[in-house]
Amino acid sequence: MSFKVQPTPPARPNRCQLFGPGSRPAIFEKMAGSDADVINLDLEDSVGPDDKAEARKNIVQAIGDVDWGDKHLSVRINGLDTPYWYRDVVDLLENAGDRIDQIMIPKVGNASDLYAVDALVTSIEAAKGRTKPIAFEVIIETAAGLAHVNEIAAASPRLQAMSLGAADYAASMGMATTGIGGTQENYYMIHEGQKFWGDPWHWVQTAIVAACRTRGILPVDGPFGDFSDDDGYRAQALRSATLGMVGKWAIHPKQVALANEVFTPSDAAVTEAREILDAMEEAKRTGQGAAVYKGRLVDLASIRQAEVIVKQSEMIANRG
Ligand SMILES: CC(C)(COP(=O)(O)OP(=O)(O)OC[C@H]1O[C@@H](n2cnc3c(N)ncnc32)[C@H](O)[C@@H]1OP(=O)(O)O)[C@@H](O)C(=O)NCCC(=O)NCCSC(=O)C[C@H](O)C(=O)O
Ligand SMILES: [Mg+2]
Repeated sequence: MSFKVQPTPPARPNRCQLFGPGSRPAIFEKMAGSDADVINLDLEDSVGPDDKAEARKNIVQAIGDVDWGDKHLSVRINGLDTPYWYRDVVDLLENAGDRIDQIMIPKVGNASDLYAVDALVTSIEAAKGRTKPIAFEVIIETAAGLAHVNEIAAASPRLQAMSLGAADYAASMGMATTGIGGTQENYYMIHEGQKFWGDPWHWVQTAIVAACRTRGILPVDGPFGDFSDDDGYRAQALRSATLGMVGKWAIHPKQVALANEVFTPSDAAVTEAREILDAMEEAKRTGQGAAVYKGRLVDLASIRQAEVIVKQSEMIANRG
């Protein structure tokens, strides 16, 4: 226990982040019309080297031209190990209108990476008189990112969200897989001749959640590559939600509804949470610190658990 109160993350829904390549402007309106809470226009890995300049122009134009409604509008820049990232930031912040909310920084390896981008962003904001501060989201997707996840979470007051990038993470860790998230066929144990699959993403996800919760940042699960596998996506998202993540990426529009379904507390869950709060209210009235709800113990910690669900559902409802 610490005497420091755990900070609350930004009060905005982040159930689904829909990605689309900056080199494919024909889908921007469709992204804007989707049910995703966050839009990630991409300048990084879904855009080939020869298309980077054109993709920047497309995105700058679309930030002003497209009606993004109340979506959190984010642009993923290129990694700091490339010759592209500074130009991404400069072109975006010198030329795009105020509608842009966030820059997503991939392959972050330590706190200095954020310091570098923060310095550039701060300088351009001042030079151009931009009054709306740009938020950051980072992707933990390298061995260094995992090793330094806590210092990264503390590195910039701009940081609002942190995602797991399962594909680059697997590559950086030398994992023997080409799958992007989900069950890994060879990650199993055998008991009495039967296979039991483990979850190779569990450790890094838990590290991300802990770093984020300590600093008041939104922890988000990244891509699930096989967009023909709805059950696989749902299973991965349910595990992420159970661990404390607030949302997941969609790399195809059909994944948006799946993410929203999993990361929106169900009516049954909200009803149960409210009943637990009522049971504890009653317990307090009679001087008890604990109560029995449907045959199980509930206590002061149960209040905090139930409040997570009720607050999440109220925040989503208030968004309209
Ligand atoms: C994956 C795709 C290339 C598929 O595109 P497409 O072949 O056009 O799919 P469909 O024909 O099934 O499309 C059906 C309709 O939906 C529209 N569409 C397609 N994609 C999108 C989208 N992203 N947003 C909105 N609408 C979309 C099509 O135009 C069709 O519309 P209509 O004709 O009117 O019916 C494509 O989905 C795509 O490019 N996805 C995003 C890829 C991406 O951004 N990848 C980067 C993120 S993942 C990553 O980087 C890894 C991570 O960093 C890590 O390390 O883990
Ligand atoms: Mg990646």
